[in-house]
Amino acid sequence: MPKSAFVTIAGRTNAGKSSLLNALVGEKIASVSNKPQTTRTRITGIKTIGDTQLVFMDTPGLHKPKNKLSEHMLNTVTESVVDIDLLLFMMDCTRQMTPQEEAMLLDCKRRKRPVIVILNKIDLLEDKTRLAGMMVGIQSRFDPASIIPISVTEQDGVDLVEQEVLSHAKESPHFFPDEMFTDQPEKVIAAEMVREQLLRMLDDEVPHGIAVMTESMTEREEQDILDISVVIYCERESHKGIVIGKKGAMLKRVASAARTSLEDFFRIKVNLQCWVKVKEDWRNREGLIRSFGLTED
Ligand SMILES: Nc1nc2c(ncn2[C@@H]2O[C@H](COP(=O)(O)OP(=O)(O)OP(=O)(O)O)[C@@H](O)[C@H]2O)c(=O)[nH]1
Repeated sequence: MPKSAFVTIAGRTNAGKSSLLNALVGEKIASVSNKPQTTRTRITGIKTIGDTQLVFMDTPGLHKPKNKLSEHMLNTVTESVVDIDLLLFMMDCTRQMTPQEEAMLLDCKRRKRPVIVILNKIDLLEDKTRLAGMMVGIQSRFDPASIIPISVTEQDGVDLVEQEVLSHAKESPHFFPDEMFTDQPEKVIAAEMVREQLLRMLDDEVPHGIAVMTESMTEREEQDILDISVVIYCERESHKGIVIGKKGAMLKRVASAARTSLEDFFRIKVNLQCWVKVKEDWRNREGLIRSFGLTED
């Protein structure tokens, strides 16, 4: 009998949610960077193991909303935990719990939603004996189904998360083809790979005001080359200059790193063109947020 489980991954920004999604699915479908709020929308990753299909939804990190885009991102999180089989609640074990984290865990307890608490980044914890105390505290306050300490970067404990999630699957038909690993359109994945490099290479303020859209994506017949053209939208003219860099140096670095990720992902040679444009203050303009595909619906 086929089984499936719908699993939402939520938690504070930068806890490692996208990293865990990629590790669980075994493909790099979600952007990872050390900047908060890397993930802006819900990203679905799918893994079928034997007769069981696991459908994971990565969500934007919990944070204080600062503009209209932030509000949409937090709505995405709230909507994602309404109708799920299981919540993977991702925490950074090196940081204090925030009031938003507490509120979400208490809400799940009150509604009797099954939650697995993941204590990530244990590789950074100097005194590992502290873990036991943390686990006892979380168990007694929030009563989750289980608590699993892991390190995604060291691939330590990710298999335990998978086993635990499998044990929550219920009899049900599969909702996606078994070989599918994401429902993200290829154009969105391509744009996200460029945005990921911008987040990694630029200083804090600039990349958060950036949106990337893929304009075209075509495979050259009989040449095994994928031509991808993306537009990078900045909030200000001065940011455009920073993105392009001296004599185009920054844009070249970004494009070159993004091309490598794209070639790994699509397993074909990629010709990537990046254009930079300005859309003043787009993060506060509903129409633009919508046209960039960053709303909840
Ligand atoms: N040391 C260490 N770093 C980690 C671990 N897991 C993730 N990271 C790093 O933490 C940073 C944030 O990871 P992401 O996966 O982007 O985190 P996120 O929770 O999806 O972040 P948002 O999209 O901002 O909500 C990246 O620099 C990761 O490389 C871990 O187990 N150990």
